[in-house]
Amino acid sequence: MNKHSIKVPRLYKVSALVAKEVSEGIGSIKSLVYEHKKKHPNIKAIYALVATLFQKTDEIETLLKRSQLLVKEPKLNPWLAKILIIELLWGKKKLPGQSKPEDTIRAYEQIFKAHLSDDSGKETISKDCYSKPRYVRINTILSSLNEAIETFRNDGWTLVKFLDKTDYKGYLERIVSLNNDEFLVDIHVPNLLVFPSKTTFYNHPAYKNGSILLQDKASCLPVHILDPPPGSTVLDMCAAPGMKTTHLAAVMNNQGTVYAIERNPKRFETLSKIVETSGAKCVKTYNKDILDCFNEAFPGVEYILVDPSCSGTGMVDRPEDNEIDQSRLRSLTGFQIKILRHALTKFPDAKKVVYSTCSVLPEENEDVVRQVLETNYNFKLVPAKQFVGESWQNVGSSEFGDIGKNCLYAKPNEDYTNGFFVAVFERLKEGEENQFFNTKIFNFKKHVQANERWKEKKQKKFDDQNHNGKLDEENTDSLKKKHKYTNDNTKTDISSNTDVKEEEMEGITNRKKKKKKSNENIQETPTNLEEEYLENVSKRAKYDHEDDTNNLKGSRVLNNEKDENDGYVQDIKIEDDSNKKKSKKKKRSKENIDEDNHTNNKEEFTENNGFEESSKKKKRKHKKSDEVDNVEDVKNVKNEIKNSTDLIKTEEMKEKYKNIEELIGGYAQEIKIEDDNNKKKSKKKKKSKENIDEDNHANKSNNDKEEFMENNGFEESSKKKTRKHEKSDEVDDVKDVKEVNNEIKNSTGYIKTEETKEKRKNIEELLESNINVDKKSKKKKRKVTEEPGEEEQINNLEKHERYQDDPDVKKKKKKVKNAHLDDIIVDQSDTIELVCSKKKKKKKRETENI
Ligand SMILES: C[S@@+](CC[C@H](N)C(=O)[O-])C[C@H]1O[C@@H](n2cnc3c(N)ncnc32)[C@H](O)[C@@H]1O
Repeated sequence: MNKHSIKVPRLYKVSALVAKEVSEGIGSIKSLVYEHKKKHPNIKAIYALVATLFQKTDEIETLLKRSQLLVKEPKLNPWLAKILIIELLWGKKKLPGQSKPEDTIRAYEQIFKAHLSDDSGKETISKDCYSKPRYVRINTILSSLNEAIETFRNDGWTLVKFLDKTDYKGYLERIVSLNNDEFLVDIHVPNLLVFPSKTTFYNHPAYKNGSILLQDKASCLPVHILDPPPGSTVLDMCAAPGMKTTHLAAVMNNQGTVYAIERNPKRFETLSKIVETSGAKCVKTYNKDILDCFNEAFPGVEYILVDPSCSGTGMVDRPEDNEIDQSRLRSLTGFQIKILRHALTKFPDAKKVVYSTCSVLPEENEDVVRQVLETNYNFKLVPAKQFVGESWQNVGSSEFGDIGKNCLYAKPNEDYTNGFFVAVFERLKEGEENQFFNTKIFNFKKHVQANERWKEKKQKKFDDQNHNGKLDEENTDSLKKKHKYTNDNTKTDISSNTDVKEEEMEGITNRKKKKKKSNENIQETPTNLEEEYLENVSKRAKYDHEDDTNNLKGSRVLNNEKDENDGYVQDIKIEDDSNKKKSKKKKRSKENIDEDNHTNNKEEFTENNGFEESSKKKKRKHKKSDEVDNVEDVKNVKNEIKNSTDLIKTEEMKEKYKNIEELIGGYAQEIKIEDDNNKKKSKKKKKSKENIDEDNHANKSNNDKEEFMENNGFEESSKKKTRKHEKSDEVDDVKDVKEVNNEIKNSTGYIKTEETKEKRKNIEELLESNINVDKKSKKKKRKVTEEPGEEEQINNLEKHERYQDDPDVKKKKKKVKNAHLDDIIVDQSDTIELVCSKKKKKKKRETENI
């Protein structure tokens, strides 16, 4: 059984809740134990656990601090952790359960015991849990490093000189051994001083006048790494409270422009104050949502800092009950991906972008970088280490391969800073490429996009119809359902997850309103497509997550240890899962055709796209035109792929086709093939006419054969010159069959009515009678056949798919497949014409005779 599915015993959960409420002053242990009696009846055991916890508060706090349990295990609920430690170290049961939190706490047993038996007392701080030093950044706009050092010396501090920038280890040791009156200059970040921990400067005049800022070293890394030169144009996407904004201004010598954007009005006030105090004149602050900011209003941006809201799990002093649940994490990562994509796609002059978080969770870091890089063809990830020196130790997780290697981490226990993450992107120069770009996902995006456009059109149509009062009661009801679905669908957008903070929610709602308003006017640019893709992927992630949580098990989740309910949904998983689902549906759809030809394929398709099934049959007429539009979209996607320069006409291409076909449930494919055949036929008709003029004595059978072969991609043979038979009959015959085909094509679904069923049956009969003729003609054909190109072969195989349900064709296909690939090249539509032509001629002759 999956460990992650084993639940923490309720006894511990309720005890943790009671302890938390006691700590918040909600009530006494006794009253709260009784209040929560319904949740767990064993009040005696709960009381004992909570009471022991409060008796042992000092020990527990020391253990947590020394073991760094909550830093290393950021997902652990702090109160539950404390209760479990109590049970493990002082309880009778000794924590026998198998749930993940219990496993985690048990894994620390020896560490806890070692710390408890440590005689050196609470004041001793081992290197393992060394408190981070006090970092002071000199605001070089108002002061200078030398001035600041002089000031501190005058205050009685002693400067320790540590000059070897390559000796990071020696530097860290020196920090640990700083005396209470010593300070030194940091070896990585210029103008940063390091003081012993617990030093306070809040009342220092230099702090009050803005000459120094109390900023953690890790938080200085992003700007140090972005390093915009004086005079440049910089965008600080998430600016408040403004530590990095003012750092930017300082690094730029207060020359150039820093656009500092902050959405939250209160935080914007703080930002404005800090910027003002710092004397950063080159900063322009905006109380805006960054996702509403584009190149037009912020032209010439060359450097971008993306420092979005995050879980804060890297903050050493974070509040202990700052628990990150999965839905919050999902909404954060959704937002982080969106904002990073915005930076990389909306500012054409941007040449360097730094993404940073104070989170230690790979979901918010390496995985965000991965997802963004997979669909970006303008930027590459560059090794962040080069900007801080090779002696820097901590990089991203090896689980993410080269992405991990190129990213940078600061870690509390090793770098004596807050936990922090930095990734650096640079615009691709000519001939360079983003090695993490993933064509499969990029192409998948196009499908999602077509799908979304179709849904939007449907929604618009519904709105229009509703607005015009055209709907009768019945339709209104069923469409209401759909409408409801679409609204729910919007709700499930990752960015609008219920757990998004209020201020984030506000921004999202405003954006959505605006987006809805301007939706119809928006021209589709590549960047819009990118954004759309992100939204669509998010939606799909959510559909899949909600529809079929169990499927997560089979997904390619990078962190294998993750709980399936973690909701850590990957793009690729979405693709896999939806493929699986679609092919299942496709299969079902085919079965349904056999069972009941009135079952509408379109319905299946609609269902596949998330619309409710009920009462659709009544409204088929409303759907038909949309459906055709959608088919057009999918056709376009396929054509785009076909025409794209990276088209590889081999297995990869087949794979692409397969993916899309599976995704669309094979529906659009049918129409596309028919369409292709029609194109061919009109070509053929044209050629036939030309030939009639050329040579009225050409031989018909030879001509048919040649025509057929030409249309199937064979080289024009010299036999064309010796054509002898008459063409006019053939033209008529072709026309007849074409009409039948066209009628089928024009019928708004595939085999939807008895009529079309009948037509198909006729064609099948014709096909059947053709098989014998075909066998003969094939023998002849083989003699003059040249092996077709791979693309042609695939095309022809595709054509075959159209008749895959026909038993005779199946039989035939199997037979010829085994023989030789040449044999597969049989275009059924052409052979139908051949048979029609013969039959008609025969009939004509008979009539004449009569
Ligand atoms: C991690 S903090 C930034 C810290 C800041 N860079 C600094 O160093 O002082 C993230 C900030 O982004 C803001 N924010 C979140 N979403 C935003 C959006 N869509 N547009 C602009 N600001 C946003 C939050 O209100 C928050 O103040």
